Amino acid sequence: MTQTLTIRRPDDWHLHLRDGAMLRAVLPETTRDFARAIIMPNLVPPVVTGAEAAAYRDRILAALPEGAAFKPLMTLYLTEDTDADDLAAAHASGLITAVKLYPAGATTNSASGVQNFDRVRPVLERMAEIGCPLCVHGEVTDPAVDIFDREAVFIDRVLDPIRRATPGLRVTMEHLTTSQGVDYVQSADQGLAATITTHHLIINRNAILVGGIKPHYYCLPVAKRESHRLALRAAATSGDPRFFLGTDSAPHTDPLKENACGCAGCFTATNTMPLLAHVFEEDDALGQLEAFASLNGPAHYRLPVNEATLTLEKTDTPTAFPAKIDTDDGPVTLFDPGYPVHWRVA
Ligand SMILES: NC(=O)N[C@@H](CC(=O)O)C(=O)O
Ligand SMILES: [Zn+2]
Ligand SMILES: [Zn+2]
Repeated sequence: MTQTLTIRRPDDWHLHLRDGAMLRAVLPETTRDFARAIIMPNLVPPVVTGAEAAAYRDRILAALPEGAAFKPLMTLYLTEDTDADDLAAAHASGLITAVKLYPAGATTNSASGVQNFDRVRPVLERMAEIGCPLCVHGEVTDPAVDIFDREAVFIDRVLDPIRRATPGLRVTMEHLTTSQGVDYVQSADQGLAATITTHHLIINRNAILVGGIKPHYYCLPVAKRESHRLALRAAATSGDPRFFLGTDSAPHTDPLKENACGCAGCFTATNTMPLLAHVFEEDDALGQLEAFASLNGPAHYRLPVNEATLTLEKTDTPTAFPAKIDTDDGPVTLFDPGYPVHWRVA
């Protein structure tokens, strides 16, 4: 017997496509199921100016598979030297959808990020004025703060002060990993939302550390203890419009993951929709999957929902996902939930 679920075509509100050979290899994994994605700007060097975003968008469009209907939603990487006029022009022309704040050193390719948050205040004020949303990697980089506490501390030390100082600024907390994050988002009646990744709904920190170190489960913010995963699951499956899907699918080649200093990032573009169907079904919330993956994100970004649809089907045989995607840079291991999944995209 086959069970099916048809939803409006989903969007991915947090995606790493990289560039060059990696871009060409991973882009079809997203365009197969998703209509749009917020494209993260943490290339080396980062996408800082409107001109750089336009050039990157053109490289993405040139790499699109034949016939793919996919719109990359571009972002700028906020630095202490960001030119507010250039940003405003890129936003006004529709070139960019949002601006991304990385605390310097917080994650992969964040060296050019912000060290002194006071120095970006004028740009944030301009963004509030023109209605350009801010996406935030919410972790402090203070070496004295435990890595498992860095999101919660960021909310108190950095994010809440920024939001109070910049009323009207619309913020997306990216890849939420803690119950404190869930509580903070729920405490705001406007201007704050959060993306939640596929993998943070599935793994807790044991996946990384029990029975040997598992580099393919290492990402930032690092997965937390089980109570946090359960809080994320409850938020994602609740239908609350402030929570929506951002896969944070972040490809690194196997040699860079399986390394004495392995890169952070889980690659989930290929199997996200079947995994989400599994997760939502497990929580008796299949009826909320469309809100999480296809409705809440467009509402936050003030964009129309997709007219096209996506059908998921559940079959008796487990779905066979590839273990790895081949790229000309090397293999990229696909996120493995650790259990069989019977859902697939029809
Ligand atoms: N999430 C990750 O672990 N890695 C991302 C960066 C990021 O989103 O923080 C990457 O670019 O590889
Ligand atoms: Zn991040
Ligand atoms: Zn990311």
